[in-house]
Amino acid sequence: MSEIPGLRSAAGEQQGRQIPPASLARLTIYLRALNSLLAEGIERVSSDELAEAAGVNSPMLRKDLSYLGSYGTRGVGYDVQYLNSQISTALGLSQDWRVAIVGAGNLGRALAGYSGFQSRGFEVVALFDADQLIVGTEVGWLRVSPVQDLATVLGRTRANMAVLAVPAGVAQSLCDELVDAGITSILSFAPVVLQIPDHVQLRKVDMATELQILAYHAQRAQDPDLESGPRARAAQ
Ligand SMILES: NC(=O)c1ccc[n+]([C@@H]2O[C@H](COP(=O)([O-])OP(=O)(O)OC[C@H]3O[C@@H](n4cnc5c(N)ncnc54)[C@H](O)[C@@H]3O)[C@@H](O)[C@H]2O)c1
Repeated sequence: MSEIPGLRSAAGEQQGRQIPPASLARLTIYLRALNSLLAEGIERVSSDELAEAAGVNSPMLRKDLSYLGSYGTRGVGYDVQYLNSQISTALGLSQDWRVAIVGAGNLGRALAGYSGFQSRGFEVVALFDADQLIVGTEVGWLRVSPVQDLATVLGRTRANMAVLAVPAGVAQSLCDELVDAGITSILSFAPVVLQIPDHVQLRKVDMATELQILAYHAQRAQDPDLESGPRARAAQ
């Protein structure tokens, strides 16, 4: 499975520099903060203000933005509109992302009905299911298509990204069908390891894993003995 290794930075194009995954994740947070500033009509923002809005510290923000070749101007800060378009371009959001969701159960329907994707550059253009009782039903303005028509509907709707919200047992074969139909960006919620060719980007969302990591940290925070490990000792 290929993890997204980070994006090639605009400024570092010649050197082939990649934006590290952690910085990449924070860029999406800066983008959300910048969108809020734009909505409020704010044209300039200092690195301190933007860092605070994004919940990070200023040196980290400046380091992240340096991957885009964006250094702001001392005493003037960043041009909100310009920085917004720089980050959007680096994240590939200047192109239209047309998302197909496979699986119109609890998760698929909730995702299809979520209004927040559109404002962030992702339009849900198709929703599929195999269950005859679900096919033909509507979620917002979308009608659920039969999964047998996957390739045809993907072509007609010009979908270029797909979300798998199906049971684990059918995820691989549907993933293969998506790849055969030309989809190269897939987000999977199915709790299973998927095999994909090298040219396909696959991301997995696993809330259970996230909760387990959270539980690990919560347990350490509650137990002073665990907290007096190497990290705590190093700080002494
Ligand atoms: N990653 C996470 O954090 C997370 C959270 C919740 C659920 N999930 C996973 O997401 C998936 C969906 O969860 P859900 O709660 O929506 O389940 P669900 O049972 O409500 O929905 C699954 C849908 O997939 C459809 N389906 C089954 N076979 C299909 C096929 N061959 N082609 C097309 N559609 C098909 C079913 O008819 C059903 O409508 C599951 O694999 C679940 O384990 C992951």
